[in-house]
Amino acid sequence: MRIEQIELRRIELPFVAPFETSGWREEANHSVLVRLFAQGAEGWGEAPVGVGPWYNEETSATAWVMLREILAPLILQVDLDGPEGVEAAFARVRANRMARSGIEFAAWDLFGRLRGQSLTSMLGGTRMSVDVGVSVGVQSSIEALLEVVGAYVAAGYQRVKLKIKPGWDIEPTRAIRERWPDLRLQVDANSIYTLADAAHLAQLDAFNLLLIEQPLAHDDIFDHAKLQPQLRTPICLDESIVSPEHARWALEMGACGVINIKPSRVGGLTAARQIHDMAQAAGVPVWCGGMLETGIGRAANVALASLPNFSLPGDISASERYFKRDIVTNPFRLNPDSTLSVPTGPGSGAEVDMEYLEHVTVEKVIIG
Ligand SMILES: CSCC[C@@H](NC(=O)CCC(=O)O)C(=O)O
Ligand SMILES: [Mg+2]
Repeated sequence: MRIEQIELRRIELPFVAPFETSGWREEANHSVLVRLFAQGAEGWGEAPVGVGPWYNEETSATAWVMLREILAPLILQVDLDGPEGVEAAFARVRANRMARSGIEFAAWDLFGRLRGQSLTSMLGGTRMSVDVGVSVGVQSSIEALLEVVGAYVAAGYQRVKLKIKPGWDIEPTRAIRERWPDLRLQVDANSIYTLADAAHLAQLDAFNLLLIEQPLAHDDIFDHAKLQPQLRTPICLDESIVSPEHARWALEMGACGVINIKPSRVGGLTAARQIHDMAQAAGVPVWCGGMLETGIGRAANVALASLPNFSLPGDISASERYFKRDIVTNPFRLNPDSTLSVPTGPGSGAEVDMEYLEHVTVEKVIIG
């Protein structure tokens, strides 16, 4: 099947509150959205890039150019038998995986809608609902942190992730653990530490954490393998795992005990499923990370998280955690058991709110 036309949109959708990591701050969703048209149907995908190259090398500007100049023209030339064909079509494209994933997600959605098949069933999902948690940014004080976490726990979240950095790590984590002794708790450093901090990080072992996410460099696996034996708590890799090959290296080197799979980080759902399968074969649990996506990217994450080895709660919070109003007419809501329900309609199940999307679109182009 040939894609007949492609619509790209850059959006600006403000968050209900700024989101601060160990190294930068996000105020709004700056994703590039992809809409594919074929045989009277359409599929939507989200490249969840930020405004700066702080999480990975991509930005909304790089993804916009890459999609408009290279990826969209390329995929219009390809005969697709199914969504897995997109990964193969982009095999010679280096990096730029979030941009690539925008088209790849849209192809999965498009084929699902054409076939009348849900994304979860196309991927091999086995769950009707997926365990989720909430990621909490760096706060101005421990009192503020207790208030923010208290509100999320009251809202029903049963797993909390804290962003940490030097000077905001041991004490905030201790405060949350002491206030909620049984809460499922984990931390994410976004690559701010070095091997020299091993003894400092080992203090986190006292707090019965599920995992310590990406303590070392964003493109490192080797030093994480040297750090893991110095910690009792499992290391979880996020930024370091950009492909199935990286996952194999990490698993063979014992660099992590858990993997955070973000389909956008690895170029799409095809690679994400491969990593899921490799980790499952190695007896390593995975969970679905988040990039502050709109309901379009969120639907892809929820479908992926329905696969059997996603055994830890994901960073796939309800839409209202991020946006006052989402760009879909069916935003995800948190179930009382800290889960999101997996859409069962054709494709991703996301229904785009075109009127509001128009309102938050800062740039649009049609290709083909
Ligand atoms: C801009 S922060 C995005 C990357 C970060 N994501 C989260 O912390 C989860 C954000 C979300 O709830 O989508 C991570 O490193 O895991
Ligand atoms: Mg992370």
